[in-house]
Amino acid sequence: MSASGAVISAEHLTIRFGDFTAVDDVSFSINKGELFGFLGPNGSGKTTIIKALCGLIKPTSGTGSILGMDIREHGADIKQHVGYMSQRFGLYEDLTVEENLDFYAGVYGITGARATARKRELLDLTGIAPYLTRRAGALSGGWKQRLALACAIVHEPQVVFLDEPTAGIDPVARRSLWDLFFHLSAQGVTFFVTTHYMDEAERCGRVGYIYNSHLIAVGTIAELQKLPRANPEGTVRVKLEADGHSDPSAMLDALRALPGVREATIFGRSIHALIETAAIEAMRAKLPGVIIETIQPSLEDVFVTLTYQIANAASGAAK
Ligand SMILES: Nc1ncnc2c1ncn2[C@@H]1O[C@H](COP(=O)(O)OP(=O)(O)OP(=O)(O)O)[C@@H](O)[C@H]1O
Repeated sequence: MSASGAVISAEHLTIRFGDFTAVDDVSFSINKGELFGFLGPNGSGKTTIIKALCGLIKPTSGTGSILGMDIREHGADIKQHVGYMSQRFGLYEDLTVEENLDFYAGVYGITGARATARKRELLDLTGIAPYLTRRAGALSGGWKQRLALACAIVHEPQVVFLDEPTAGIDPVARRSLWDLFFHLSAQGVTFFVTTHYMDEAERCGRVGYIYNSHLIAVGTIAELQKLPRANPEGTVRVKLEADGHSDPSAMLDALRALPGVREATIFGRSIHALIETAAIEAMRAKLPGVIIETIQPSLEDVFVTLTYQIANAASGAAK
C-alpha cells in the first residue's frame, strides 16, 4: 500500500498508440476494500487503463501503482497480486468446471493441499459445486461468470479488476455476482469494475466517468449528483408526467419544440429534462395537464450532461 493509503492509483497516466491518445493525463486513487465503478462510452479508454494498471502495457507518460508497486517497474509482481476478469475471460470451454479451477491454480503455482483447500473455498463462495463435472461451455452465462471469477481469484489477490463482468447476463445472475463482489469487498478485497449498467454503477461506493480518454468526474453518487457542472447555473432538472393516456414520445416531441430545453429523455411514462429556469413558466402554460416537478439528476443524467458539455465545447471550438 502506498503512503497515501491507496491500493490502486493512477498519476497523470497517459497511453498513446502511435498518434492516438487512448488515455490522457488520468489520475485517481482507490483505497483498500473500495468497490470502485468505472464508466464511459465504448472506446473511451477503460480497458487500456486496466491493462496498464495490471502491468500488461507500459504508460507513455505518468504512472500508477498497485499495492505500492509502480506499474512501470513491477509489472511481473503486479500480475501475481491482481485478479483480472473480463467478459471474455479465458475459460476452457471443453474442460469441466473442476478442470478449469485446477488449471488456473496450476498457472499460479498453487498445488497439493493448498490447491484442494482453495478449491473448496471457491466452491463454497460461488456455489458452483453442483456443476463440478459439467463442461464450462455448457454452463449458463451467469454460472460461466461465477466460474470465471473463481478462476480469476484462485491466488487470493487483494486487488481485482473486473472488465464488464456482467455484460449480457440476466438480472438475477447479475445480482448474485454482485453479491459475491460485495462479500469479497467486505473482506478487504479492492475492486475496480467497469460497467455500462447504471444500476451497477449506483451500487459502487465511488464511481469514475471517462470520456474521450479524459477522466471527467470521480466521486460518490451523491457527490456526482451535486456537481455544479451537472447542474448548470440558470437551469433546473425536472420530471414531466402527463395523465396515464398520454404517449410519452408525443410529450417529448412537444417539449423539444419549446425554447429553453437543453436535454430531454423518456424514463418509463415520464420525461427527465434539463430546462432553462427562465423558460419553465412558459412551459407550464404550453403543456397543460402535465405535472412538472423538480428532481435530482440520476447518475445517467449526470453523465449525459457532462458528455454534452464536452461534445458541444469541442464542436464550438471546431467551428
Ligand atoms: N493496441 C492498440 N492499438 C491501437 N489502438 C488501441 C489499442 N488498444 C486500444 N486501442 C484504442 O484505444 C481506445 C480505447 O480502447 P479501450 O479498449 O480502452 O476502450 P474501452 O473504454 O474499454 O471500450 P469498451 O467499452 O468498448 O470496452 C479505442 O479507440 C481502441 O481502439
